[in-house]
Amino acid sequence: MIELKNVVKSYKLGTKRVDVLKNISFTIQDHSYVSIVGPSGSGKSTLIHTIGGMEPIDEGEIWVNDQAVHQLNDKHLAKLRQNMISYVFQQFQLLPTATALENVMMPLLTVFSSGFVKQRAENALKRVGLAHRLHHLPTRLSGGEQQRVAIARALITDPEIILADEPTGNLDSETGSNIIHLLEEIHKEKGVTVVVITHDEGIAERTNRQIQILDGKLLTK
Ligand SMILES: Nc1ncnc2c1ncn2[C@@H]1O[C@H](COP(=O)(O)OP(=O)(O)OP(=O)(O)O)[C@@H](O)[C@H]1O
Repeated sequence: MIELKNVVKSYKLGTKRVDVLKNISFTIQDHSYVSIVGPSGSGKSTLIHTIGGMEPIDEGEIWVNDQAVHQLNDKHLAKLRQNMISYVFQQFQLLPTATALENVMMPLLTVFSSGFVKQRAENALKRVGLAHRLHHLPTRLSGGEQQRVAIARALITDPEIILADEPTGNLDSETGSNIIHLLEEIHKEKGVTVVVITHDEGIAERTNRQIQILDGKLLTK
C-alpha cells in the first residue's frame, strides 16, 4: 500500500520558493492500476519521485507498506528501490555504453552474484520480448525496444510497485500502446501495482483510478 499524508514539497529557485505539492493525501491499495493526470508543471513527476524517496518532502508522511519513506536514510531508500519500487521513465534512462543485458543487470549487480543476476536479467528481457536483443547497445534499439529494456530493468528486482513517468511520451502511438499493454500484463500477471503518469486520456481511461493533480493539489481521490 502507498499512503501519502499531508505531503508538502517546494523547491528553492534562487531566492524564490516554488510550492509544488500542496498538502497531498491519498492511498493506493496493493495490486492497483492507477494513473496520475494533470497539466504540465502540476507536480506529477515530483509526486512519484517522493514516493520512492528520490525527492525528500518538506512536511507530511509517505508510507509504502510498513515503511516510513520520509524517515528513511539513503541506504534504506536504496534498499526500498531494490526490494519494492521500480521506476520507468519517459526518456528510458539507459546507460548508452552498456548492452541491454548489462542495463537490466544493473539494479542487482551489487546485491547478488553476477551469474545469478545475469540469469534473472535474461529472464526479464525474455518476458518483455527481447530475448533476441540481449547484447545490443541502446543506440541499436528502437524507442519501443529501449522502453522494453527499461521495463525489464524495472522487473529484475521483482517489485511490488512500478512507478512509470510518461512511459509512452517518447513513442509513436502504436508502440506506446504496446508498452501500456505490457505494463498491464505485468500488473495482471504478478499483481504489481502500476502507477502511470500520462497526458494521454486513452491511457488514463484504461486504469482503474485516475488521480488528478492541478497546481500541486489533488482534484479527486
Ligand atoms: N529540481 C527542481 N528544481 C526547481 N523546480 C523544480 C524542480 N523539479 C520540478 N520543479 C518545478 O516543480 C513544478 C512541478 O514539476 P513536475 O515535473 O513535478 O510537474 P509535472 O506535472 O510532472 O510536469 P510535466 O507533465 O511537464 O512533466 C514545475 O513548476 C517545475 O518547474
